[in-house]
Amino acid sequence: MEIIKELKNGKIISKKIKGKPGKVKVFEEVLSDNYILINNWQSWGPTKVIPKDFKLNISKEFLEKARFSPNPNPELLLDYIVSDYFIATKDKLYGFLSSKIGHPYFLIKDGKIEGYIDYFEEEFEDYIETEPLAVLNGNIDILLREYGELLRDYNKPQFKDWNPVGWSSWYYYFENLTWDDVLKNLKLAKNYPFEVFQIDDSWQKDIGDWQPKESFPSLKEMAGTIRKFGFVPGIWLAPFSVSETSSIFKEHKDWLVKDDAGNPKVAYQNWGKNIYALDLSNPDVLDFIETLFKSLKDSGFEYFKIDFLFAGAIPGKRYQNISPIRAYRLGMEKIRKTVSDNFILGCGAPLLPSIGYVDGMRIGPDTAPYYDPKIPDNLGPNAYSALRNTITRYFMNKKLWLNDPDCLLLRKTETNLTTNQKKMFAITAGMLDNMILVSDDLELELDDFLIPTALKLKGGEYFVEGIMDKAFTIYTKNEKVGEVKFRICLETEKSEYYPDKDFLKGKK
Ligand SMILES: OC[C@@]12C[C@@H]1[C@H](O)[C@H](O)[C@@H](O)[C@H]2O
Repeated sequence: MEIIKELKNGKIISKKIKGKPGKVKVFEEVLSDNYILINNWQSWGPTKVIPKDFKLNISKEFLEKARFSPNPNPELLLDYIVSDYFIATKDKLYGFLSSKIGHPYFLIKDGKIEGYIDYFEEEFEDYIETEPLAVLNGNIDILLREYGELLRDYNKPQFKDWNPVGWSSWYYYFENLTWDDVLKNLKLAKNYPFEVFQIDDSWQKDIGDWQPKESFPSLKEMAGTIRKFGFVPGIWLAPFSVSETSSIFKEHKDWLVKDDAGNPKVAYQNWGKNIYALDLSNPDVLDFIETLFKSLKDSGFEYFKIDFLFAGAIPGKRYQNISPIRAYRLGMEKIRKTVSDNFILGCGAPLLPSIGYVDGMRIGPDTAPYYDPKIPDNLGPNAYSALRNTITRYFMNKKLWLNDPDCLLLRKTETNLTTNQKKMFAITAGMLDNMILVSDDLELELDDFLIPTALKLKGGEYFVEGIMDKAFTIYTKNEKVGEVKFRICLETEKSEYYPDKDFLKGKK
């Protein structure tokens, strides 16, 4: 039985289901255009325009390492164009409004757009309503903003209005960060308008063993030192991930998501290891998560970058027979409740299932000290694809969470980024009122004039025109700079930034 709610320019459809639905087909329509805007389920995946006959070129070898990072059903990527949560053409947008139990996605098949919701192995004794699907008609630039408003109004997320500015270690030091590097950058960070100082991946004993390695001081001393320098102490961890060499893996295989044979299931490969996933439907695991975040909070940390979150949502056998999405949300709810008054930045996160549990969200792949439009979109690092997602997912900002476009890399050495590429990134992130984090050795010479440039552009209204075109036009209006327009072509790296007195003219 279909439930339909009429909108002025479309409708919202859902239906009642029960039993063991598995993958439910909920929508089908002939694809009426040659170009589509597709979206990936998680932070690092692309939101981008492709021709309808685009070949994703996903190889079995890539999936062997990435596993569930690109999709909870990665095998689909070998045969279809897949778009998670929403898909669009220049005058239509099809967007699911939630992913609370099922995983909603679209396939392009035989010239049609087909909408599905995967409920995996979960069984429903009583009728449930399916994740609602909005079908909207109009100009895609306006429709994206409208879709963001529908997502906000349906999910009603609460998140902090603190829009952080700060420093993060990863994109210069990577896993080689030492405590001396931390102390050196803390002293230098006082010359910048940073509020948060975040230690990234490097400090921990192992993935799953969240105590400091020998060369780092205690958590209490780490956080206390950062606080002593006047910054909000931030820390990175991958709370749902367990490496094959960790003590958790040795002592608590019962805490892990299993395959059909009852063995721990590899969620992805990274750090040169197999990484497994915590079963968040298991009450003992939720107790572990609570204890972990309570100890980090009690040590003095107040900003948590929680990463590789997709691991918590991989399909597999769990303690309770619930969908991986429902299990994931149990884990996110636990973290949110444990550190409710602190800032949570989601990363490597399934987007719709995370709504309401994070304050900030990484909305693109890792940036990098290179910018290359020709590198294939395989969720890997690239300043080009990080900037592209910053624009194509702009509509989520301050509706679902604060968009984190990833860090500004401003060093003049040890980088292939040109000043123009850094400028495009900084101006775009500022105009779209995104989080602004810098990741450099602050002892190096930086194009740091771009920090005040980005901060001056923050805080206003904004709009992006030309989402389906080769060049984007970003409009911003705030008290500091008035009305400005930034026309940017990512492929040619041509951009024009000028005052524009027609700001919002003719815009809804
Ligand atoms: O491991 C730290 C690291 C690489 C992994 C992830 O790609 C995340 O998006 C980055 O910002 C880093 O935190």
